[in-house]
Amino acid sequence: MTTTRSAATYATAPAADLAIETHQMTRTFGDAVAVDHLDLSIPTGSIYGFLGPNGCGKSTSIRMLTGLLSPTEGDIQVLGRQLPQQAESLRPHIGYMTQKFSLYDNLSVLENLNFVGEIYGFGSRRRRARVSELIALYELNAHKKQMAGSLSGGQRQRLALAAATLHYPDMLFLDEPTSAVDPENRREFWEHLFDLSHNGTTILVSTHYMDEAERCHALAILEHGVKRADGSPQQLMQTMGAQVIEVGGEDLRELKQQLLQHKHIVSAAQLGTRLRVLVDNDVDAPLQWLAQWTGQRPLEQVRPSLEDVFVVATGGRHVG
Ligand SMILES: Nc1ncnc2c1ncn2[C@@H]1O[C@H](COP(=O)(O)OP(=O)(O)OP(=O)(O)O)[C@@H](O)[C@H]1O
Repeated sequence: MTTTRSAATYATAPAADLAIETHQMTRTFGDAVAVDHLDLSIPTGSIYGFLGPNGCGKSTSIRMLTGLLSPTEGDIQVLGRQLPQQAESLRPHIGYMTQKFSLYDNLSVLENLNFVGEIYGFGSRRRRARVSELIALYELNAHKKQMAGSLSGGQRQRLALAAATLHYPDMLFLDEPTSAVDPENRREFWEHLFDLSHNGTTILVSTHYMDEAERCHALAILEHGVKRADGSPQQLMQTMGAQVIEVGGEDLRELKQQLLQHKHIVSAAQLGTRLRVLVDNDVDAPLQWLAQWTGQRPLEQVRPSLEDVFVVATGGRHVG
């Protein structure tokens, strides 16, 4: 199967405008390489995504970028600080929302936020004002006396975001922030992220959802700790090394197996009544070429999606 590396480059900002810059960032655990020589250049104020399957190194990368975990090799600069050496001075400037809900289930919304305010050394007046502001902003007013453990998934995410941003961090790390929320709450959550970005906060978000990755200004596709491609979603879709053809008709399961035998077919995946086929760029006229194998079936060349980019970048191994 053909593996094409789509390598749109994104690093156009001068170094001073980069919130994150890494060179060959690597982390091993014993013999296993979790993050493999990762180069990142993330402009200040942007929303940058790590897209990849479970175990591809997203959380390990974030832990190194927050200064919580030391790299085995490589250079890391976050907000102008060298990590892990200057992790202590970085801490007040970053917010971190981990995969697991990290607040106290048996404290109310109000108590949780007050507690976080105390940790950050807010005096009582300033704390009260900031907590009220966040409760209004994240629409938690009706729930402020409710125990965090009894909130819905969407409310918990909003509370976690309020807590992670209480101290006005310049940089926000979100590790799979919406894996427990429905699409509507995810959309609302992202509106809040765009507000934060608009106000200058740089956001790094890890996800395995394509729709979430598509909202990022730019993203890196990770596989086995390696960056397979990076760029804005548009750049990635335009420079993808394959062409997308949808095939209709009967017996698509059988057709899929036949098509996958051809070396120029990167992947074939069924979407309802159509088969979405990725043909590599070595084929000049993909419709005519594919028609040889598909006979009289309707064929249509369509625009690539981010999922197609992901499939091509990872050699088609994650979608069957
Ligand atoms: N403390 C550790 N000790 C040993 N191996 C680890 C450790 N932390 C992570 N790994 C391994 O490193 C690899 C990358 O893990 P990581 O958690 O960064 O992936 P991920 O992309 O965030 O996946 P997930 O979404 O499932 O958390 C995995 O193979 C994982 O088992």
